[in-house]
Amino acid sequence: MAMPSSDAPMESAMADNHAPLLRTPPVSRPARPLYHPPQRRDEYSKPHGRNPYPPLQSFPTPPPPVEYHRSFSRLPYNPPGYGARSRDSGGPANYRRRSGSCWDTPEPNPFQISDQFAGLGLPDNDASVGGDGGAINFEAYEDIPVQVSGEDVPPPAANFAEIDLGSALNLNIKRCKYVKPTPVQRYAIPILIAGRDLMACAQTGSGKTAAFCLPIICNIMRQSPPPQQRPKHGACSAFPKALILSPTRELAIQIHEEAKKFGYQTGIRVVVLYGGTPVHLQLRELQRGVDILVATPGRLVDLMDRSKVSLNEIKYLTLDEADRMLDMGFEPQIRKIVQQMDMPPPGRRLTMLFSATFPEEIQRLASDFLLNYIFLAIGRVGSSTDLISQVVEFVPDMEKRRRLLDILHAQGENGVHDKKVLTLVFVETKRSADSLENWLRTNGFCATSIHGDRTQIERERALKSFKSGATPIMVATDVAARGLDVPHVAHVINFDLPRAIDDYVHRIGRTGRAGKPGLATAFFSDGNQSLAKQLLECMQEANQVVPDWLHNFADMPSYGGGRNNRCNGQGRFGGHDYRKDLSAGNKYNSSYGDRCDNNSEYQSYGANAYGEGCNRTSDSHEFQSYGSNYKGNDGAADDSHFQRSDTDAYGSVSNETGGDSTATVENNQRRNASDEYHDLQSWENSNETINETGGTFLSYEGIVASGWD
Ligand SMILES: Nc1ncnc2c1ncn2[C@@H]1O[C@H](COP(=O)(O)OP(=O)(O)OP(=O)(O)O)[C@@H](O)[C@H]1O
Repeated sequence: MAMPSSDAPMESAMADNHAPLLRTPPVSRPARPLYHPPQRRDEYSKPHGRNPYPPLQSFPTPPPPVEYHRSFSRLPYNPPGYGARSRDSGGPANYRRRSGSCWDTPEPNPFQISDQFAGLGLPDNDASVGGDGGAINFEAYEDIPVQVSGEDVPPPAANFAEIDLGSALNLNIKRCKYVKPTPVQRYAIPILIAGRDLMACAQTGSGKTAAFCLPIICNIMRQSPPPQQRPKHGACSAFPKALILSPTRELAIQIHEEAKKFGYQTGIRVVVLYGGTPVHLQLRELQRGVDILVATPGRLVDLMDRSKVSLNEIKYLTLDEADRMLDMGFEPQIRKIVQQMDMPPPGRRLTMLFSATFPEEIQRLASDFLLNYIFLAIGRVGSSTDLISQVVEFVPDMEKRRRLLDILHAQGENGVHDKKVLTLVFVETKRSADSLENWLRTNGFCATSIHGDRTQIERERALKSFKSGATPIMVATDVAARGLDVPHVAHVINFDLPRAIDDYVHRIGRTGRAGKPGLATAFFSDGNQSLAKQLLECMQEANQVVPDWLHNFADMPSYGGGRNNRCNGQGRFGGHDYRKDLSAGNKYNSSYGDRCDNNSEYQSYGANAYGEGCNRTSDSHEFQSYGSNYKGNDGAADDSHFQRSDTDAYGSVSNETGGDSTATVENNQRRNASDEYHDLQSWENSNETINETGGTFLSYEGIVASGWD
């Protein structure tokens, strides 16, 4: 007879001790949540019909309603529209589901403004110095000319209610304190909601971001149920519905912030990708699901090459600052993203291009991406807004610093209208930016700088410090010229003028935003003669006082044109619909305009802006002659003229994760030339600049530092 082992009683005793535990069904780890595209989320939300939970009195005390967990246990976040419904019925709309059964942190409220203007003493509603206060001076837009062309153009909306964006979006619009749509929003949103491709040109600071974000979010929320079978995606982990491309990291961050506001509590997830930051953090965000992807081209191409992002499900494509995105250097990257990967072709996606400037040549390139599009021009295209007082002073290069000090001292203590102001100073090179920042600090001014040689953390810190008013002077290269919306910038100083007038328009557009007044001062020196005519026209168009000496410069024989001379005979800076020239019958004319008959308005553009002797032929000739036979007065090679002013920004197509580097050589050639040509500070700076690139192509690190990835 087998004796029980001596261990047996012990086992039995242990079993007894743990009996209650063993009888409890094992708690299985919740399944990892799957990401479902927005159009499928209805399948998960429908059975519930409504949110069964009572209103929450206060956040953040998340109730743990078991049913709610189960309902959405397969979703990484609330489905689009769910947030709105749950709020309507009082549910926990600002909580998102993450994996398993845990409550995610509440969806951060993007309306909580972190940057306080503590140091400025500016009342929020002080329009006189550029305070936003949420109120926009719409009178400033009343007489604005509008040009719309294309077939069957949907009519503009008078107000947001007319557009019917849905309750969630309307609430967010209210939270943004937008009372009325701006002109570009009135026209663009109905066009995009109607599913038409759009090329839109509207003045700086006129609300283009909302003009593309709102319809994208609205359309995603309205999307009809998908086909039964999802396509096979291989190893890709993210399948955004919408892609918004931006030329700079800071602009991408800003668009991301704005899109999050518009999409708050709609369940739409917005993710941003840009270079200069660890890629794994961005990958983690992607894995949590993405509906709208905001990206700079370099980082996006890198992640696409690594199969981390698929564009297969893109339904909405936006190029913000589209002329820049399709400009020299960027075009190959954009073509790769839009045409050579897995993005659906035009017709199966909605494409929208936005900028304040749209040269005709760029329009031609852009039309490859569009199908039967509508062209929209708000304001005198490519011109600055009349809200910006433009002052141009003749200041020899060696005098610039002294003059800058005079201006800063004058506005220093009392600011403008007895208020301190934010001042943005543009220079041409990164070295100049560093050097001027240091010099300002030495002279007792609180200044920071932003340019492509600073690390991304430094750049973001500088911008934040500037926005908050802690550092009220920021010296910048053209990396800050486009798109950045800092409401309290009251003064833009072009310490170095750019070589292209459209860059000037974008730079001064950092002030005078959203209907508020602003001041732009430019230091004009002998080296800027080639810009004189365009600058004069730009100022005249905006009803500015033009000094006599600028007329004299403008009348001087030209250096042979260049990319700053974009007169095309059909409207300044190529901002008219170039298809009109191709169509003798004017079939693209639409029949309405805002306070203007479309045709007559269009004609009046000609009266105001067509340069004498400047016709389409000469324009295309000019365009082709960029970089040809030009010698600046410093003897720089003709490439220097070809080069854009934002030298720190070119060569941006690669990034630290080993992304694509197409076009860098070409860009670097331009960059070197530009650095050499465009050092306006002093011998000291000139030497620094030349040393910077050593007369050879940029290093990989230089490209990484560029900031255009
Ligand atoms: N309907 C509106 N009512 C009030 N403010 C608005 C409205 N639309 C936009 N704004 C505000 O106007 C400012 C400028 O908007 P935004 O940055 O979109 O301009 P933009 O046209 O893209 O400028 P840029 O050409 O410089 O990129 C922002 O602060 C934005 O919040």
